[in-house]
Amino acid sequence: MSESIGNWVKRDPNIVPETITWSSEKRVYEWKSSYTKDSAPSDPALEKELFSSESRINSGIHFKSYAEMSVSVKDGPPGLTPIVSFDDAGLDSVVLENVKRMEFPEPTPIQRNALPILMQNYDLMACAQTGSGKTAAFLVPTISKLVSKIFKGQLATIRRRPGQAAWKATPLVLIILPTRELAIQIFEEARRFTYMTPLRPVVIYGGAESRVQKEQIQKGCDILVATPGRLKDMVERGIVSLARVRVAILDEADRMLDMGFEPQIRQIMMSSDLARDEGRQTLMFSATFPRDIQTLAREFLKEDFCRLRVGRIGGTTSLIKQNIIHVEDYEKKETIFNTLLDYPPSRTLIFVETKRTADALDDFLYNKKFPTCSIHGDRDQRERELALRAFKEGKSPILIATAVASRGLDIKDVMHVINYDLSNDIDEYVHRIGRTARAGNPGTATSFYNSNNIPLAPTLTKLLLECKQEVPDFLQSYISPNVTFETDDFYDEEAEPAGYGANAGTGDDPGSTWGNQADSGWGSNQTQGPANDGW
Ligand SMILES: Nc1ncnc2c1ncn2[C@@H]1O[C@H](COP(=O)(O)OP(=O)(O)OP(=O)(O)O)[C@@H](O)[C@H]1O
Repeated sequence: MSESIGNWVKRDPNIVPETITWSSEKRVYEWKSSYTKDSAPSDPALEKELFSSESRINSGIHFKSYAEMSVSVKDGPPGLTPIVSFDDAGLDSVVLENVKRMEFPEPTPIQRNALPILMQNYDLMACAQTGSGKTAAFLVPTISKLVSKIFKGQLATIRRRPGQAAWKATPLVLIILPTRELAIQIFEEARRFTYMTPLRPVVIYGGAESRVQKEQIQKGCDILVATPGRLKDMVERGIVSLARVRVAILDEADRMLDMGFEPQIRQIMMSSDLARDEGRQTLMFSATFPRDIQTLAREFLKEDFCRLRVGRIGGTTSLIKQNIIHVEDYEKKETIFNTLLDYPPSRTLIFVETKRTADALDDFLYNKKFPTCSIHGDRDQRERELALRAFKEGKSPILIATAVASRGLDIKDVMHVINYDLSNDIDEYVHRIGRTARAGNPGTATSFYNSNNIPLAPTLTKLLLECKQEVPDFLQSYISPNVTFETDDFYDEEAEPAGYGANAGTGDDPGSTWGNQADSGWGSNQTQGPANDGW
């Protein structure tokens, strides 16, 4: 009997090694105090690991289409001129060199506009489509500004002296994210842009050994990438002080501030420990921004914060071919089996609603000889890291996931996203399908729709029309005769309340995943904060 099915190749059996190197232990450029900007040596092995084209997404054939998106900037610097090339952005030459190593052909619209805004120290709330380069939009200017100051002797990085007992790390940049996987990914990106600079990035997240993360922090921590629970823990244990933070960044800010995380974020952002002088910059980025969350977010920003929007808030990219097919629950297994065989084997991400379904579907497909693995919040962190690595490395090119993987993950060559269970939250749908078609590459999203998804039908139909996608027969009745594709802007207090999509993701919707709490990274030793709902 064949070990594989269709054209799929059998799963690599070596996905579970004896020991695991935590992602937080990955090597960063080690700057020595004797180095200067001109004398710092390169590290060829690290450079290869960080910048080789296998390790990152190459921009795709549709990259130029980003330029067609409408851009709106409110309350930004007077006379703002978007950059045309990274060379115009006034970046420190070492950071610019790292951008060049990434082989970005040109800045994306969010980068064109965010770079000059952030170089001028504005607080910012920014929204742009999935996969359009928001991470570099906040990391590059932030790292460049600090590196320039350090090279000019205007700012110091503080390190623990050998044998020094009472020492707290004092990061200059704090980046908070809703999930462990996302924190690891942003750390990876920070490793790239800080290459050959004195800034040392560190990542901390729940589920992995605190001791290992503490050791990394104690080697020096200038950029701290963290999930909220582990951050609070490290601050409370006196390992980290936020007193020197110059730039605080909330990525996936809407998720961070939704019902599950608001208290923790409020506690961190409002804590007396966090530097609150006028010099601190606060940035929020996401592809979606429900209006009630925008209102909340304002509390953390300076009064004159800038709003930057590319395309419609909550919109998606037309680079994704969206198929919606009618599948009753009892037909789903047969349909997924056939769907996987209908497409050429390629990296495929399958979203399900519950951990139970994730396990059951993984067993079903694995027994049918498909090369699957799965990730959800009941898996321990070791299993989660191994599953994601096996998927990224192609050892297990079909990954079954709960919403823990819906946001932000940037994985090369994900050609197909399948919503085995559709979420009834349009923002969640946008984030999930956004795992494909990144950086101008094409991709397909197939969603199994049935009567359980009626609450999603109106917004989904409108999204399909907006992206010029085929509307299936069973959704035709949801096409409004007066449909308009208004560009939803950031909420303006004086403007009309709630329009299209305004309620998306508020948790009001009974089927919404927003009522759940994402995997905060609250370690198992946490006694405070949201119970991990098991994402
Ligand atoms: N200017 C650029 N040119 C080419 N590729 C780019 C550019 N900027 C970023 N990228 C690449 O595009 C991919 C997507 O970027 P990123 O992960 O920042 O997207 P995002 O907007 O944060 O998406 P999401 O909302 O899903 O988190 C990354 O692999 C990144 O390296």
